[in-house]
Amino acid sequence: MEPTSLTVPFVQEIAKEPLTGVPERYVRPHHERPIISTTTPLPQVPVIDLSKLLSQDFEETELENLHYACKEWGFFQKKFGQREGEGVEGYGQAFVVSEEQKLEWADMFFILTLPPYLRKPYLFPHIPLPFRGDIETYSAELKNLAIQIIDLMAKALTVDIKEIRELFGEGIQSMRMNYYPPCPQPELVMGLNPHSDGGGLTILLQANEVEGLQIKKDGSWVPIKPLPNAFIINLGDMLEIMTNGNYRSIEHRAKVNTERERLSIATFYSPGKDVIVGAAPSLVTQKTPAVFKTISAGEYYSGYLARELRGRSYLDSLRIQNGDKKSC
Ligand SMILES: O=C(O)CCC(=O)C(=O)O
Ligand SMILES: [Fe+2]
Repeated sequence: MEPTSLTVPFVQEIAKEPLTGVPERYVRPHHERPIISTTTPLPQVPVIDLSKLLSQDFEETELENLHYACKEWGFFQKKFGQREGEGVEGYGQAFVVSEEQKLEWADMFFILTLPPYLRKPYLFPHIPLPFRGDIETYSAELKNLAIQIIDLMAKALTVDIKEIRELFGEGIQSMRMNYYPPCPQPELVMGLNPHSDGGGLTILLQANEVEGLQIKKDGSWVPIKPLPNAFIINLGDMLEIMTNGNYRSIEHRAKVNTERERLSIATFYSPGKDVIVGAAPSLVTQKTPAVFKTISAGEYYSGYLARELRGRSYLDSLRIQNGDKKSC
């Protein structure tokens, strides 16, 4: 498929213009709290307006309310914002675990896409068209692509494809759309802190082709230039566990710049929450003992999200010391 055939009106729309005159109470805590520890005050991150977009998809009866609500950031918060007790899904920020934490110079819209019965009823069905349809098509295509890539990895390790497929179970897919506004002092902030993805395979689209992604290679940060019509494939922690450390999950981060906003869309394909994840049985031998403890995928995701992003430290906490054949 052609990655550029993806239309991202939603993300582009939200990125376009800051909302002016937003009542103080609707400015998300992210913007109220200090983002960096510096004595130089920085302007706020622009607040993003989704109101125009939302008005496309509403019944006439709702329009009156909408007319009023749309003027205010609070409407979007209510409709798509992350909700207490509902995890990271929705619009907001991931990995905010304490008031003191240094926050990232980015907003995101995170949504579980497949299987459909796991979608949040207050979220997915309300995404305006045509964007909702685009997500449907895109997520189906990307699930197929992810499975093909994972099958090829299994083949490369001479592991029966079925072994790895079983470890994914039904497989869940989620998407994270990242919006990084320009920052007047980019050297003082981080768009996304260094981390490895917690799931299986990530297919990343650098949506507006602005540079910012960096990966850690041999101890140094290497920029990954966006290429037109190209995806970036990142391996997540789950695949490192399943392949018994033969494939490493990659540490990466996102930088921001002064001039241009940046948009990226990460699509994660991961084992379902109930799956017990461990190394594919045929990769564990006397000579190659298990490198990681087994863990339920659900438990791993909860632990992963409950921490600030910090390199590959969460995966490392599962390492079996004696079996550590590939120490970092
Ligand atoms: O914005 C990027 O290029 C990276 C995004 C990312 O690493 C993520 O969403 O997990
Ligand atoms: Fe990532």
